[in-house]
Amino acid sequence: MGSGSFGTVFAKLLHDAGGEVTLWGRRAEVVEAINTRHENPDYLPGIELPAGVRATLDPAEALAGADFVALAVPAQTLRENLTQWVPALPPEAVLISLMKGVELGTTRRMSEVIREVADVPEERVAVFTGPNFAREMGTGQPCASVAACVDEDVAQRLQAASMTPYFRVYTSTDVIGCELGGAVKNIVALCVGVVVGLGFGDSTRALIMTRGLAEISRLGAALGADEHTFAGLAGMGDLIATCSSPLSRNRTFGENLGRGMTLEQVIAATKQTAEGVKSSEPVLELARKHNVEMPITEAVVNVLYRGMPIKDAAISLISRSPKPERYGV
Ligand SMILES: NC(=O)C1=CN([C@@H]2O[C@H](COP(=O)(O)OP(=O)(O)OC[C@H]3O[C@@H](n4cnc5c(N)ncnc54)[C@H](O)[C@@H]3O)[C@@H](O)[C@H]2O)C=CC1
Ligand SMILES: O=C(CO)COP(=O)(O)O
Repeated sequence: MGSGSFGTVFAKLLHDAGGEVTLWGRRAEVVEAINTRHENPDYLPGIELPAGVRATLDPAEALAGADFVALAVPAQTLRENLTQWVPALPPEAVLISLMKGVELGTTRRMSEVIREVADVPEERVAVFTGPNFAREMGTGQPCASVAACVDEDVAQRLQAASMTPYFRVYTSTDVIGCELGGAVKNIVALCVGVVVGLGFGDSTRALIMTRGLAEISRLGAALGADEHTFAGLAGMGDLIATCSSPLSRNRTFGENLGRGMTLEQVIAATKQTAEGVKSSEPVLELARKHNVEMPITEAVVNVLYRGMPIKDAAISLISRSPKPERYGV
């Protein structure tokens, strides 16, 4: 459900893994291009989609008879979209979140929004997350991800439905950790982008990534995640990919800010979803609720929403009081 970059490539993955897939899209020209040209020219130009991946504008048609319903709309529109789709959801379907965001206003993770809106038990909600750039997956590059569900059997079913010769899937029952890894690395990538845009090198980048992982782990521990998750694909793996790649929309967003563009200019230049921008405030709110310090997230929020000059935010980070490295973890 959602035919942007990731929804489209996930449909291809499920098809390549042997599934029968119908993709819902909201724009007629995208649906038409997928069905006739086997390409999504707006989001994945140049990537050939299998003829078996069919797209439709009708959510009920896409949902009819589905064993798995994968949700790939922007995190902040999920509640509104899913509310409309609930009457057409097959009663036994597993709902999969592909989204890496936290809801503004409620601080809910995507799986929490799904459970609340669709009124389903946690055994029917899974998360699929890892270092997976749509364009790289779309060209069949070797990648891996994590299929997480509190019910190990459901995680294994999703694993079986998404493994291909080029794509490996691991299971996990740590839904909270997997979701936090995916959502918070976007905020760290915004900060890394700023650092790159300012012209700093790999030492500074490694500093932000490593301390970013420390704050993801602190929040995870407070929310009941398994800290081992953050050393895996959904944690460190995705953090490395997103903070290193020019393909990342979040890193690119930060880089444009670091180069001196105004926030309005960067927003206007960003054509795809950079989840960290809107998720930074609810993540910080979540951290405050649980007495967790997240200085990088706080610096990002200060720059994006509180008018703090980048230079002041950088000084606030580097001049924090001296601490042991393991502080708070
Ligand atoms: N692109 C990637 O490489 C990856 C993306 N993700 C996650 O997947 C989720 C979706 O992102 P992408 O597909 O990359 O974004 P995208 O920007 O490429 O596509 C977003 C899609 O949502 C649609 N959309 C926008 N507003 C909408 C609304 N109000 N109602 C319904 N549909 C709406 C757009 O038309 C588009 O089809 C995000 O949470 C992202 O973090 C996860 C892994 C990798
Ligand atoms: O989640 C991603 C890679 O795993 C994609 O990152 P961006 O949303 O920053 O492009």
